[in-house]
Amino acid sequence: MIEFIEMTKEFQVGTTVVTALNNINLTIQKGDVFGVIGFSGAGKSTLIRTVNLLEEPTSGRVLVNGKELTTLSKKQLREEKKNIGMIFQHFNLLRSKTVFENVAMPLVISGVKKSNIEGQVREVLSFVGLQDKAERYIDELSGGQKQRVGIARALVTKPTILLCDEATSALDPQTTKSILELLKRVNIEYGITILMITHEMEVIRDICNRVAVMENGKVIETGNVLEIFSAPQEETTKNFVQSVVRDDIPQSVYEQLKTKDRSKKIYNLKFIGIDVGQPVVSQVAKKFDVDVNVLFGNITELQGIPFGNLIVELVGTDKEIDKAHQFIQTKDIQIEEVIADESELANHYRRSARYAVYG
Ligand SMILES: Nc1ncnc2c1ncn2[C@@H]1O[C@H](COP(=O)(O)OP(=O)(O)OP(=O)(O)O)[C@@H](O)[C@H]1O
Repeated sequence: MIEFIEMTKEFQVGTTVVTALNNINLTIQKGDVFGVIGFSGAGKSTLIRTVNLLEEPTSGRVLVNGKELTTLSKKQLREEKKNIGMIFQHFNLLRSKTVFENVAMPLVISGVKKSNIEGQVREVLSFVGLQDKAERYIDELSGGQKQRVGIARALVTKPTILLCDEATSALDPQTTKSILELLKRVNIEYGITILMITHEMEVIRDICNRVAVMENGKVIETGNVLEIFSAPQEETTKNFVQSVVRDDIPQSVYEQLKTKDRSKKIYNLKFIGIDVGQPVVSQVAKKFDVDVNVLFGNITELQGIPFGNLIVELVGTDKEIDKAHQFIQTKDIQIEEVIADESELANHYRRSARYAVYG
């Protein structure tokens, strides 16, 4: 468990003070895969580095498994730090040493007997799938393999907490996926609490159960990943969510609305964790005198739970469409009529422009 309590971190730069973290209150529970997301400069790196005292808080407290590291003696601190593994964006491995030697390093430094080192290193190398690469040098490995070495090195002291500093940012999407799967195994099989910082919402979507969004040194929103994805409150959070789950109304749907055909209504159906899509759509078509056309669908998965939206057009009399609308509501599906007023259109174009900027 990690607790940040009214924690502030300032840097003195010449004559000015930079407030990197401003009164952070956050709790990471044991067993969490907790993601911290924010744009560059939000304070993420500084935050994660206060956990193992790579940065010392200016005020407030950081408790790791109930202990405030700044109050410990050097010896106690060395012991506690074994509890906290860390992996980095650029791996931070020693190129002049082999995979085995890199992974063994934390044990060598803390004075573990040579005879005990061998077994522990082989065990973690096997866990990360590099048992056959022990004698290779770092430069002979791919980026994904290097990060596996980083993970093995972090695990070899049997920590209870793993800090991940943009651990997949230097990797291609396929390798990112395999490293995230490995981290999920670290969490489940070793029961290790993971705190990761990232600027990629895909990472949060794929493995985190909780998330905090940071901006200008503050946590602006935090919660369960499903909650945050389904009902983001802050503009920055909405932007991050939209970067992976686009639930805005496509241009083609707005074009349809311009026809102003009164026998048609367009609805946006939002699904969270229920039998997505087709069964409800076909039930509506069977039960009511309406035609249902699916105009657009975007369903993804969050922690194994279907999540996303479907835009449908209902064609029929007002009365039948109302009945269908009410029926859909009984299915716990969030349903909103899509109306093409001027502000919706303006919003739409603003959002499109924003996506263009984010690529
Ligand atoms: N050692 C330092 N000295 C002075 N200012 C610093 C130092 N480290 C961080 N900062 C400042 O603190 C703020 C937060 O930086 P931080 O690196 O924590 O953000 P970040 O969200 O991790 O960004 P990035 O993703 O670009 O690393 C920034 O304004 C940064 O310039």
